Amino acid sequence: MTDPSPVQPDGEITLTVDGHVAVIHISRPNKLNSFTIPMVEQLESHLAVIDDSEDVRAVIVTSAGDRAFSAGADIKAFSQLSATRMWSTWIRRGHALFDKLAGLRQPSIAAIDGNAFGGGLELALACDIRVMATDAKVGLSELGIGTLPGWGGTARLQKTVGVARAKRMIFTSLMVDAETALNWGLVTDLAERPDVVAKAREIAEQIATRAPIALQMTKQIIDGQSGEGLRLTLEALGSAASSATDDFVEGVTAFRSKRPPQFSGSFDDPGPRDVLHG
Ligand SMILES: CCCCCCCCCCCCC/C=C/C(=O)SCCNC(=O)CCNC(=O)[C@H](O)C(C)(C)COP(=O)(O)OP(=O)(O)OC[C@H]1O[C@@H](n2cnc3c(N)ncnc32)[C@H](O)[C@@H]1OP(=O)(O)O
Repeated sequence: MTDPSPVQPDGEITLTVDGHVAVIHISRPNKLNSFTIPMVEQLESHLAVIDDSEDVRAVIVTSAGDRAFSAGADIKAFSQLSATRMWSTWIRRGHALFDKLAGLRQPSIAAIDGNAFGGGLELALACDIRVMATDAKVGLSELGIGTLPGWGGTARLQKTVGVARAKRMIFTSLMVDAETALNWGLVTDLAERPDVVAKAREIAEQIATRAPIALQMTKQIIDGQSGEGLRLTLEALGSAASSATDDFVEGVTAFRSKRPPQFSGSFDDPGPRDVLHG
């Protein structure tokens, strides 16, 4: 957790880029970092900036305060809307927003440095990798208030932990602790709460040393369907082999020179190259 900036009543989501790592910071700590529409709008614009960036190679999502990563959508806000307004402003928009996060070229890491409820866990599920505080709990609590995980979390949870565990969590609004989350594959890493962001940063920096184009292709393949994954793999290998990206040349050259590679992320299409003897 980082110290919260002066509290904005409608909350605030900021974006900072440090080298190849972008950090999205959610701050509405007095309301457990629950999402308002202005925060949704800010996140939409931040994701557009990240998607356009050739410098950003990894994204961290973290939060302010010390009580929760996020308590999800602002219940008081959306419950005052008509059903149609609720659909357009909250469900459809929030779903598209988290699809955008999940679909970023660059891998994302959720630094779950507090409890995550409902849309808060859906946000973390839209990230590729999740680091969780050892004393936190997470759950999709929406059915407990008469709605449903409407921001993509229903499908993502099932893909992540399997059908039976997803049903157990969603149908009973089960909040799982860190050990269970790790055992179920909901998160990949645990850390003491003060160290969660540092752990996420460590992973982000490792990702940032990879060849960006190869990495982005790999992310697309993993996120595709199995058959689609195979097609994408062959396509990616084909394009990498026939017109080796500068990074592929650099990767092989660095290996042969016994030095760390310096990947540029550029895609130069010079036609076939003899990367092994050149
Ligand atoms: C099938 C048809 C459906 C139709 C309806 C469609 C609805 C459209 C939905 C659109 C979005 C869909 C996807 C996302 C959904 C969600 O995220 S729903 C919300 C899920 N979140 C929760 O269920 C958590 C709610 N909060 C709590 O249960 C408790 O606050 C807590 C987390 C257990 C903490 O309790 P406690 O320690 O006692 O602290 P509190 O006093 O309760 O909270 C401190 C202050 O924070 C405010 N707050 C907490 N959570 C929220 C929230 N989600 N929204 C708004 N405000 C929240 C809380 O009110 C306190 O504020 P003050 O009273 O002003 O101090």
